[in-house]
Amino acid sequence: MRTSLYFDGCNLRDLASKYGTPLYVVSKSIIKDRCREIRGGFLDHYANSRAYYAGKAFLTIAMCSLIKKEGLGLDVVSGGELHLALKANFPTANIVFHGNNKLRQEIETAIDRGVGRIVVDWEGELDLINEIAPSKGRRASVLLRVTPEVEALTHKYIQTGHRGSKFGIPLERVPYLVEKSLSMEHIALKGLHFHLGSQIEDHRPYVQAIDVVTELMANLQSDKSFILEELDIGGGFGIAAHGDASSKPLSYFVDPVMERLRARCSAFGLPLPSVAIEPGRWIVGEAGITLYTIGAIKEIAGSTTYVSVDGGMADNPRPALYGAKYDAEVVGKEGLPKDRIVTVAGRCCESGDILIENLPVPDDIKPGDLLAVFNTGAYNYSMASNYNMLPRPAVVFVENGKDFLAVERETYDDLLAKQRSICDD
Ligand SMILES: Cc1ncc(COP(=O)(O)O)c(C=O)c1O
Ligand SMILES: N[C@@H](CCCC[NH3+])C(=O)O
Repeated sequence: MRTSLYFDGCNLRDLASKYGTPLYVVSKSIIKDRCREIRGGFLDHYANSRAYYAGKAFLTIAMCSLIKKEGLGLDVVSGGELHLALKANFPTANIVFHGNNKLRQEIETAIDRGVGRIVVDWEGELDLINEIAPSKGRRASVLLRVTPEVEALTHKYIQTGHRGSKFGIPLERVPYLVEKSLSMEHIALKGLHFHLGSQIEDHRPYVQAIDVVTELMANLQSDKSFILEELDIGGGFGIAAHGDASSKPLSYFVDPVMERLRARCSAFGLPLPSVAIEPGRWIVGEAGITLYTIGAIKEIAGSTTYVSVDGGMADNPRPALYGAKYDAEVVGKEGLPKDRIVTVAGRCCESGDILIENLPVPDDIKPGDLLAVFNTGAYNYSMASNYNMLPRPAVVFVENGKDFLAVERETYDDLLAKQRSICDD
């Protein structure tokens, strides 16, 4: 499916002519394959398990509908994501609501609309939920997010499970908060949650976290008589960073976790909880390509050759933020020898707006060529900005040779839509 000219049966040159560039192209077939793998390898395999797609990776109304159709739940992290899910008629019972500082109004909407699980991140949130729930005539089902003190090997900015993380409840506070939750009339405490971070390529930190959490579960059972029904192990499953390396299957991540959980529960005499996962990037990362048109090509003798494209850090801030690596091909020239090493630069007014360093390209690369950057499905569109007043690109879904416009390209007027003049001139 991954050639530089065709993607999910669609000719990339045709897509660029039809929709312009930069353009996010998202393969429905890849997303469906990943969802199928989640159903076959996890949901159908482990009793009572649940899978929530982490919408922060890439969320549009079309994506939400696709996830619904594929039978997954949805992880939202803000009122905005929840609003989108509601607009897409996503079943609210299958939504899990996250956030380290949820706003009162967001919690009100979540409870009012019957969001399935609220993942509590701090004590004050419990009080707020317990106060709001009766006014909505509901009892809120919650999980407590625990910081398991496991440091996963990934970029520092996307680690979340280490001690000192801004996310989650420090381990030593969990027993107190469990007791408090159990005493609250309008709270139904279902279990615990942890999330170690993102783009984690090793399953061992997950297994380590299971050791920590099962010990906690054993203590909670003996000291607080709390029997945990659900354990949500978050997401973070990494994809191949770039190149032709293929990503690890879901089983690589979940099977060792499930095996360890079983062993530890049986050793501690604990009933096996139902387990939930929240993958984002693993579902959508490789399903996305960004198409750019090449413009300026600047060869600096003895230094660098810059190939500039018509997008950059505004549509993909990840290289600038995390030093993320991407791979790309000049569309239609994939068969040619790649004798030139170039740096792909964006067009933002920042020296750090570099998308790819040391990319081998064919010698005859020229302005007007199309560049396809691979694996941009996750955290590109969702993190895009209008820096330098650049309109966000369109998003096109493709499947078996058919294309569907999911998000229109922004116009210059869209960028001004909320602005007001405050002077007479
Ligand atoms: C609570 C939670 N769940 C799931 C995810 C999804 O992460 P990823 O896209 O790496 O799978 C995130 C993001 O890191 C998260 O914060
Ligand atoms: N935005 C990050 C992932 C963060 C995941 C959410 N906690 C990235 O692009 O890799």
